[in-house]
Amino acid sequence: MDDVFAIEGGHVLTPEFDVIEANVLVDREAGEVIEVGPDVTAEETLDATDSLVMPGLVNAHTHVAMTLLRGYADDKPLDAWLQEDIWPVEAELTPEDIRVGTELGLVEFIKNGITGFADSYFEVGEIAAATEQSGLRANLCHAFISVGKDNEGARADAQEGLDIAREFDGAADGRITTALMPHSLTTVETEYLEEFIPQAREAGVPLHFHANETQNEVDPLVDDHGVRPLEYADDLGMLTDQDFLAHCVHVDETEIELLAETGASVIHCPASNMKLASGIAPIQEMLDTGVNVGLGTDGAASNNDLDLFDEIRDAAMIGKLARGDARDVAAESAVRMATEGSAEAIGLPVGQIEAGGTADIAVVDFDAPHLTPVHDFVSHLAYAVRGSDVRHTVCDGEILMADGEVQTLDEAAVKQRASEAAEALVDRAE
Ligand SMILES: CSC[C@H]1O[C@@H](n2cnc3c(O)ncnc32)[C@H](O)[C@@H]1O
Ligand SMILES: [Zn+2]
Repeated sequence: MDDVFAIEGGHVLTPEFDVIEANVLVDREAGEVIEVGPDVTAEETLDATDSLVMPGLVNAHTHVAMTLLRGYADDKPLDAWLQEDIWPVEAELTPEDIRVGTELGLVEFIKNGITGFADSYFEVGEIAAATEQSGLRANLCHAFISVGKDNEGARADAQEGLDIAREFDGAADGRITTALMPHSLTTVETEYLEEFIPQAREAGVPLHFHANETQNEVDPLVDDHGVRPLEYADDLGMLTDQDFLAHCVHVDETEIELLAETGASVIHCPASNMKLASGIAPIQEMLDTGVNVGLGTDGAASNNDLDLFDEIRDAAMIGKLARGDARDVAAESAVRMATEGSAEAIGLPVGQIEAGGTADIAVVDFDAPHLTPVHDFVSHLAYAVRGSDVRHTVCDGEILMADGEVQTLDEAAVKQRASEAAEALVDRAE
């Protein structure tokens, strides 16, 4: 196998968001783009005729193994959905279920041009092993909860989160990094945050947590602590430029300013927020105030797919509805959120195609009726492209999908095993 290959014959989305006719020369070993230019070539090529070569998308908040619960419980608000359906069935999950559910989600990511993701779930060893095999890049963590547990159980769960963050950081040749995840500001009590956040800081581990997702979560916290949730989080040292907060739907002006001041990122999950009727996040206000915003699908049980192009479109659409202003969350902003915004949020060194940059790339085929004519490539990326338009996916210089064929996982076998595991799981839970 050659050390280099060229993605040839297409257009390239530059860091400035210009679209140029160029080839991209990739160094497999270094996992880097060597050169972007009209004449660069190599013996081995990936054809990009009629296609746009763009940075791989980064899904900055997901629970990838929840593919097994896709379509299991719909049409309920967050609390009822979790308590009546999701948590009871998750109690029956085995490590093997999590492995196969993760593999299914990773196949879906690769097919949709996603090259990096941030995951929070359980059995992180299984998720890390599947991630290593897939060739993708990820930030992983074990989510811990204290409510409903005795002190010993709560501390053990949080300790597991910290141990896992230490164990898997740098795994898969550095493609895996880690975070500490207190599930949310209401499902982990103050004493455990006070004990474990400083330990994460000492270990240099960033925080990833659900925040201000529903009004039902915000109200009791304000009642109990007398401050807004993100002020409470800041008092506990939970907002730094390493940290990323999923959802942030119900945030006020003070909280948006706090996010901008501390440099903590927000991961916007518009499909999940709509499906669970959680609310509309004030994304344009965040962008205007200088908050870094990334995009996430959340789990497949609240989406119900893992196509980040849907999130780009949803973010742009609902962003306009939020203030009744069609200029808000414009196409370029939404695409930047799914690439460099997400990458910055979760600490991945990706998000732009340039010489010397990481070779995390999606090649999108524009030769389709729903993408004709092409007045503006970026407009199509935001409003018309679907994940199924992705033709090739490259991560860290490795070709993970060529002409729609996933190279690192066996798609047919993964689908079969996942269907069987999901059926057995639901039988056990009922
Ligand atoms: C953080 S993984 C652990 C836990 O979180 C649950 N979960 C899935 N989606 C959401 C969401 O939108 N808000 C809060 N919690 C969520 C998941 O089912 C796991 O139990
Ligand atoms: Zn979530």
